[in-house]
Amino acid sequence: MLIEAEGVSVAIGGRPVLDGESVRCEPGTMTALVGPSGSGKTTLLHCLGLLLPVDRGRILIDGKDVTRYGSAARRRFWRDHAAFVLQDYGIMDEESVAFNVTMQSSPLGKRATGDGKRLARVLDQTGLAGRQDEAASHLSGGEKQRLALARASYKRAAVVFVDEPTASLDAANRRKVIALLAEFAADGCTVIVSTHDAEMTEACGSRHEIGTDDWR
Ligand SMILES: Nc1ncnc2c1ncn2[C@@H]1O[C@H](COP(=O)(O)OP(=O)(O)OP(=O)(O)O)[C@@H](O)[C@H]1O
Repeated sequence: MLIEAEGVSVAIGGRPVLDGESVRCEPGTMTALVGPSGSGKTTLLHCLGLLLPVDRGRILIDGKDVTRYGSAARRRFWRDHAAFVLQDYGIMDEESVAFNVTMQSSPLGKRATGDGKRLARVLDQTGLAGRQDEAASHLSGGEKQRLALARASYKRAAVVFVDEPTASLDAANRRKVIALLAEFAADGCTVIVSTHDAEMTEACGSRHEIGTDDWR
């Protein structure tokens, strides 16, 4: 899925945060949103994921203007096409690891029955093999982040939105996360990453610096 922002401006609490940002995120590519702390990387990521409305400009999905999508259409996009690995990871602590991985891939209102083989594969990919029956509350911060990545992988989402995936990880885990996101992109996924990390940025095929027209 091609995800684009065109001249997007956003003010929060009356203060301009984004001013005319344009970025094009291609399928099969990792796009890094980069810039100093507070520059608006997370805000732009949220706008591209239809989590935050824009004041000016447009958001396009496969060339279609979705800027004014209502809540039902946005929910459909999130359910059918998107996965999010955001700062709070969206983990349900009291549920098991397996439930957290499969929950967004089951029909609304139904408990996941799941595909055991695929579950085992994504847990293995994210270093959580054998832990499917543990409560998610037992996991560390870094493990919860990997759980959120396992969920995105299990869902085989067309677009994955990732906020600071390598912050607070050690070098070995940072490399694993980068490799996993690269694998998503190699499978044709549109991977959009807000990041400070030079290694993460280096791995991205495309890079957009907030506050400039610089993207390649
Ligand atoms: N809910 C909010 N209420 C008030 N201000 C906000 C809110 N969300 C973001 N901001 C402000 O918008 C600006 C951009 O924030 P954002 O989180 O997008 O930056 P960032 O580039 O992702 O920063 P960091 O690298 O530190 O995570 C900041 O100045 C922040 O204080």
